[in-house]
Amino acid sequence: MTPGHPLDLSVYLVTDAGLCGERGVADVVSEAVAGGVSIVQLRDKHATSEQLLVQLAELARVIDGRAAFVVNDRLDAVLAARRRGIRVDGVHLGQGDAAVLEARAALGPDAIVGLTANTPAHLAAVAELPPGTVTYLGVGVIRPTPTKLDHPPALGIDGFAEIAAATGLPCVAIGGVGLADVAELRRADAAGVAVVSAICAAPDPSAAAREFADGWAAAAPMPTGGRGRAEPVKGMPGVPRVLSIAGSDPSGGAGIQADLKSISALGGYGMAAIAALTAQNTRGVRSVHVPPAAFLAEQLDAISDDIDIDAVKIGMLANADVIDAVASWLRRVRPPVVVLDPVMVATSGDRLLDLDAERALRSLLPLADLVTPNIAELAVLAETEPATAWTGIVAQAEVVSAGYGVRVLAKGGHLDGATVPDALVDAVNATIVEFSGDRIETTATHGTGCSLSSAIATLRISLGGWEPAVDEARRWLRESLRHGEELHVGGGHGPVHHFAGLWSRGGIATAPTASEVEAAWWGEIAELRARIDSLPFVRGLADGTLPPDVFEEYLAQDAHYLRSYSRVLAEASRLAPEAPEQAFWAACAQHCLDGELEHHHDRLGDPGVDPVRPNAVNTAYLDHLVASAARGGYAELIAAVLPCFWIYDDLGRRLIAGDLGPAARSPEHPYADWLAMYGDPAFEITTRQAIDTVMAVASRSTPEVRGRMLRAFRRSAECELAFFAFHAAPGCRT
Ligand SMILES: Nc1ncnc2c1ncn2[C@@H]1O[C@H](COP(=O)(O)OP(=O)(O)OP(=O)(O)O)[C@@H](O)[C@H]1O
Ligand SMILES: Cc1ncc(CO)c(N)n1
Ligand SMILES: [Mg+2]
Repeated sequence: MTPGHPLDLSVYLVTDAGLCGERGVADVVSEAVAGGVSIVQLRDKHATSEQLLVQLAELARVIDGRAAFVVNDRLDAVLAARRRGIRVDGVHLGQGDAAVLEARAALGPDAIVGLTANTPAHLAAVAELPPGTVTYLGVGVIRPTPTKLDHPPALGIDGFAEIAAATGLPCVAIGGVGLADVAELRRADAAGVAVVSAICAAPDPSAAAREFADGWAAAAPMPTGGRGRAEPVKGMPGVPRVLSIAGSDPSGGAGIQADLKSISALGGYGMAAIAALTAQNTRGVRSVHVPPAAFLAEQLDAISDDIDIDAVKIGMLANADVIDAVASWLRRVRPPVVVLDPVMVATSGDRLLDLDAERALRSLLPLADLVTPNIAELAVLAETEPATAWTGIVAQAEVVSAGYGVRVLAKGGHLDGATVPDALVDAVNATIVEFSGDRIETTATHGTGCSLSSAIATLRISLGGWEPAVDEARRWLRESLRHGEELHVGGGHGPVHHFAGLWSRGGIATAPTASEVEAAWWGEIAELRARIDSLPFVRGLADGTLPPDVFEEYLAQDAHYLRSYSRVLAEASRLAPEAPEQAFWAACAQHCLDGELEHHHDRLGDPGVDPVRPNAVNTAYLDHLVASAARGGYAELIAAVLPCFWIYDDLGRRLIAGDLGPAARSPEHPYADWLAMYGDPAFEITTRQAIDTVMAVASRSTPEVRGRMLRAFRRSAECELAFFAFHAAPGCRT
């Protein structure tokens, strides 16, 4: 948790090394945080102090400020970690663990101290504590759970609601909470849901976490100002009014445009006086136009004559006249916070400042509270050559800080190591605070410097100190860097995604990737698949005991199905927007007739005309497919046809591999041809292509269309189950 940042308990991950398995806890946590976990609790009952410290360092590094981080039970480990500069936000204590008063005293007022409480007696004891001792309560278990064997009797959601109503503290529901409980728990006033196995044991922890985060967001109370709405924090200043004096970047990633986005993303009111116009994009700067300095002075006066300005961020000032105009306005108006980003060279390498302007810029330094040069700019200010090692950079920052009496944030973004350090250097007070993090692999670095400096200016007002402001600005920028490429802006260095965190937390989810949709959909029909596996029909197929008459009735129904299914695939081909997809579905339609249907005829004899009356399940399935095309068009139709590929391919391959019984591996198996057809690698390739085609469409679709696609997909999977089930038991004849 960062100072001044409200604690988000919504999706609370408790780690379990056993369930994380060979992937390791750090990998699972990293993915889970990427998926939307808001707080992580390291729970390891067996680690020694030394092992715990190693784990804390590793987890703090992968969490990277994106989620709050607490440790179960071990106050000693939290204290040891903090002494080494490892970012751990607090502890979670059980009723039997060290006293909460001791933890609060040791960790200070800003730390998180969580407490397990699940009886009226516990609540009464908590009520006796001084206010501010306990940050939240962990209340459970909700349902019986195997991940904590010694748990108390399950409370159920009603029991949870009773406890939550009886305390003023935020309550996290813990113990056996499933995705299906999230909405109801949120309505029961839960501050969050704690999850162990549903994320740690998930094949894709990121997708699992996203499901919980989406489920939580979707259950948000209506915005009527009622319960659960964030109240303004008492004692917090109002919305910071932040002015950017900088150049325009029409491509929106740097300069004024980046400043306004950053200020807004961090909760400020943004204003902008345009000091220069550039013609640039993500690849480079083409030209610069500088309006008369007198006109900039008019803009500045118009603002300060009317508006109380809390903070100013200064960016690209193109020449000495412009710099002088800004200097004289600053001397007159004296805004409380001035952050100067001494823009001289863009990320693209283009110079943005003429030479005598560099000299004039020095005259601005004493008027600033913080200056944020990159490596090249720092060397210009220090009047020396750019340093190549981090220690040299910090030394130059000390020279500049001492020489001009200004704080310097030296930025290591242009170093080429695996980590990117920054240092806040204050020679006047003789302090150096270093910040570090792993380099984020991305091309989206356009405007990082502009975004960082305006974020710091805004946060300096709301958080009240330079160190927390830099810390929080960096955390936000790193999240924005991670998501920049999702914006698909330009072919050069694209912009960062200024609103990545805000949109995903506010429920305006960024689009899921194709593989995330795939994992989610496959998971969505997991239960249906398990039921198919245990059907007498499928078990009889596996061990070869399925009576031939039952199998042949199934084939006759399936032959009828395939004739219509082929037409449905042809309809998908007709509706396909691009030629490759058109060709793919057409090929599938054809294969249905000359591959699968041929097989059926080989066994049953080609009847020439279709003699079979479709059973009710068959009719319902085909009606659903036709209706999907008619109602939802291409997207919904291809989602509806997918289970017929996916479920058969999966089943065929597992049968052939002997996963459902060894008999299916035998060439003597009575239905070996059928098994070979669906276990065939060629069918696997076709199925993969079908999945990829559908997932590409789903991930590009709006959430609304994606939702309809999923429903069509699920309905087809249900029909597949029913189709097999119809032929399950003797006596169930058409
Ligand atoms: N790939 C990256 N991964 C993590 N952090 C980065 C990365 N690139 C830049 N940063 C961070 O972005 C901030 C800006 O750093 P940088 O040194 O790139 O500034 P700059 O050159 O002034 O940027 P600009 O080109 O926008 O003017 C720093 O906090 C730096 O650590
Ligand atoms: C207008 C403007 N200011 C600053 C930068 C630094 O990246 C840029 N590229 N453009
Ligand atoms: Mg810069």
